[in-house]
Amino acid sequence: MAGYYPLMLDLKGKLCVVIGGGSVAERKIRSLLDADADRVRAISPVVTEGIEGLAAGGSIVLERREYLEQDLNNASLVFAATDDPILNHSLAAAATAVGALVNVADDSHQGDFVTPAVIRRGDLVIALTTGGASPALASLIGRELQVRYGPDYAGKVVRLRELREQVLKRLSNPEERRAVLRLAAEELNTASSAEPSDDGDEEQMEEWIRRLQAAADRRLT
Ligand SMILES: C[C@@]1(CC(=O)O)c2cc3[nH]c(cc4nc(cc5[nH]c(cc(n2)[C@H]1CCC(=O)O)[C@@](C)(CC(=O)O)[C@@H]5CCC(=O)O)C(CC(=O)O)=C4CCC(=O)O)c(CCC(=O)O)c3CC(=O)O
Ligand SMILES: NC(=O)C1=CN([C@@H]2O[C@H](COP(=O)(O)OP(=O)(O)OC[C@H]3O[C@@H](n4cnc5c(N)ncnc54)[C@H](O)[C@@H]3O)[C@@H](O)[C@H]2O)C=CC1
Repeated sequence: MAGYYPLMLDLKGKLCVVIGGGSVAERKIRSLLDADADRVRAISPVVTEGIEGLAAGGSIVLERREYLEQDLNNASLVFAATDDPILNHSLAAAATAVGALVNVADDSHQGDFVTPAVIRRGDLVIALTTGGASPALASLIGRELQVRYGPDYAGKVVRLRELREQVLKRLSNPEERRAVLRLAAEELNTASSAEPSDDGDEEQMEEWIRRLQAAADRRLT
């Protein structure tokens, strides 16, 4: 067991190399693309139809052959996802030697990181792990969170971002700012939130800020 440090990586411009082409490799590739990774390279003599499609569509670069040592040059992230445990093991060492972080599909202890179950709602990203204790439980809890935090959360987060930009510009008292932003988050986090529905409608935004300020003043006094 490792005490994993969770973080959210921006993968734009970073080379991600996936060795292997089975269903596990495909899942890792799809999760990279979901995160807008724009330099994904897969290496495997045999690949799933899904991986083939992603390569044909230009989303990834596919090398249909066995792994070669130079494949890891310049990589930031490496995924060892072959069905050959000895190769996966040596990939962990090779990745470390070139300064890349590595995920080892068949033995997480050999790698630097594990991949979490992920729920995406626009800018809201929820990632969770059991640290390898039970991938099935991670998946199950992920499904529960998908129900609790439905697709409407993408829009809610957009509105909160717009509100926050305005509030940071206009309210100079940090205590009031924090109270307003917390109240707005509380409001939108309820199922039947009455947030402004019309994106970019200035009057509605004004009205919302006024209402939040009044509620914040009541809370602060
Ligand atoms: C350690 C880790 C390393 C890593 O891959 O980073 C790892 C390792 C292994 N998984 C195995 C099996 C399964 N993996 C899944 C599913 C997922 N596995 C994922 C992550 C991880 N899997 C990392 C930590 C996970 C954590 O604990 O939090 C998820 C969350 C994310 C993703 O991969 O995208 C994704 C769910 C995505 C979603 O649904 O949202 C299912 C469920 C299913 O298929 O229905 C099963 C079958 C049921 C079961 O075994 O529980 C095996 C045994 C293989 C064998 O039997 O030989 C190993 C190898 C080992 O244990 O050493
Ligand atoms: N981490 C996870 O979530 C899970 C991990 N696993 C483990 O992950 C591994 C892979 O599982 P699957 O994708 O189901 O296997 P698979 O048998 O479907 O695919 C293996 C892939 O490895 C490729 N490969 C083999 N030798 C290679 C080489 N020298 N160079 C490049 N590619 C090579 C093959 O071409 C094939 O595409 C297994 O060891 C399995 O135990 C299994 C389930 C879940």
